[in-house]
Amino acid sequence: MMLAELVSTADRVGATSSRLAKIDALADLLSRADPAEIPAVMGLLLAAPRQGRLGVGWRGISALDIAHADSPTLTVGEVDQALDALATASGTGSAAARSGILGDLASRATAAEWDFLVRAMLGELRTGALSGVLLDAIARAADRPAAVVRRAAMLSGDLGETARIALTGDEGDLEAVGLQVGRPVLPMLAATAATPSAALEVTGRASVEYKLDGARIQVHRHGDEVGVYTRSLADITHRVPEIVEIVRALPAHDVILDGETLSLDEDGGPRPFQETMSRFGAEVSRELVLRPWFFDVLHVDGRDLIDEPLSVRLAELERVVGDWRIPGIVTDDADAAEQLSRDALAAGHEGVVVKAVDAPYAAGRRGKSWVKVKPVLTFDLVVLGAEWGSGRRRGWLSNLHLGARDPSGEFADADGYVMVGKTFKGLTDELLRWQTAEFPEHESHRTASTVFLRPELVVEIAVDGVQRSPRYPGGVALRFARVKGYRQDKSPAEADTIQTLRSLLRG
Ligand SMILES: Nc1ncnc2c1ncn2[C@@H]1O[C@H](COP(=O)(O)OP(=O)(O)OP(=O)(O)O)[C@@H](O)[C@H]1O
Repeated sequence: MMLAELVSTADRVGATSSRLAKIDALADLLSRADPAEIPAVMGLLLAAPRQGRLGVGWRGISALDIAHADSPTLTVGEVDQALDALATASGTGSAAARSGILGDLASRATAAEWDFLVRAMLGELRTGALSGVLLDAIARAADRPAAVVRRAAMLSGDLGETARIALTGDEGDLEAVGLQVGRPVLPMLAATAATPSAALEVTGRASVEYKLDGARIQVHRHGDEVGVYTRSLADITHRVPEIVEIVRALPAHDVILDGETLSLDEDGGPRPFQETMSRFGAEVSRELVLRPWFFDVLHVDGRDLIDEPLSVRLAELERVVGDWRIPGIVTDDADAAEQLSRDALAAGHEGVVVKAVDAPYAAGRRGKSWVKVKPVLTFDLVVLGAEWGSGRRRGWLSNLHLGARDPSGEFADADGYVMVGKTFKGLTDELLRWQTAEFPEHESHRTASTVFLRPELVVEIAVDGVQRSPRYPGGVALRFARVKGYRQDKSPAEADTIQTLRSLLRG
């Protein structure tokens, strides 16, 4: 397939706000692709699989001064190969190899194709909204029920592979996509409630568990082989040898576990989230010992458990992980749930998660079966810009412009971001230094006072609440916002939405 065909479809999808028109255009594109090209087509549309591994930054791209081709000749397959070569270039001479590959692509692409490729390479395509639309497009092109396609995508964690199976596989192949030890699945997510009692009203009888403020981990074990994955399915096995050792000692040959990891201080209290995350970053800043707390089990020794009710999974969890289980109780009593929440907070944890005991494990879904309750409200927002500081902060990028996601396109264009406030509170010198060095890599344009960023960085903000505000386009602003830290485990597509913020407005 020609790249130009894909680019013009992507343009049409970007230009319409009609979900149906998007699905039509994408389904049409997928049905025209050669079976062997489908993963490459999906990879380009989603831009996600290689994102962050390309080693391409805005500076490298804007430094290229190359005349583009007048007419399209590039195929999707050629571009896919070039991006693979970029992702795998490493070691001495890799910078030169990279700019060679980029220069070659830039000269063979037309201006419109290059514009698309740059956005794909920098991860600017709005993949969050697109993946839902693409699921429906795959279902349409393959003439299969959307629910079957969605299940296969969640369990394989791979939309490109799901598209290939749906469009080229035999009858029953999609249904046969199941859990596989060693292949991470998208984690189940939680809705929010104001109090444990309100959460219990939603779930009915529930497992009420401590909510630890660490990092989500999914652990796969097959004999001595152990894999540890983050919330976004990145493989962090080699960074957490102490967790691998613990899992190897568990009484199960094959197992998939879901949990949280965190490190504790000398008194047994939790260390801040940012310290836990420092174990996963490019530079390991400090040697902290992590430990896991498991709260779910998806598979044990040949038996898939995701469709079993939580009560069955918890019994298996108890048997397999013993003391590595997260503290919690099963109850339908509001007082008992409130007491557990007080205990969790007293021990320095974030709150509780209340989980319906009769619910299956809904991979990749934020449903009502899991409900989190945190007394300190926090939102994960996207940094849209930063103002230069004054006084002691002179020379540093400081006051952040914060945006919530708008998947419905009610206040921004579809899956754009709506500004909800600004803050410089909570920024440590270390964060100021980091921002000032990092932000230019994400810059879209600047004025004398402000550097505006492409929506690529997610920051966690604590607030005292939200209030109505005519100043901001979403009609809502943050109250007393302060920075907790950057959420490097989250992509902008996972940021909180303007609809969530508005739902918290009183009256
Ligand atoms: N007992 C628990 N059960 C489930 N998740 C837990 C538990 N303890 C801590 N967590 C963490 O809380 C998160 C649940 O909230 P949610 O699904 O909304 O994810 P999130 O968007 O990362 O939320 P948050 O920023 O509040 O942690 C999980 O992703 C997990 O990392």
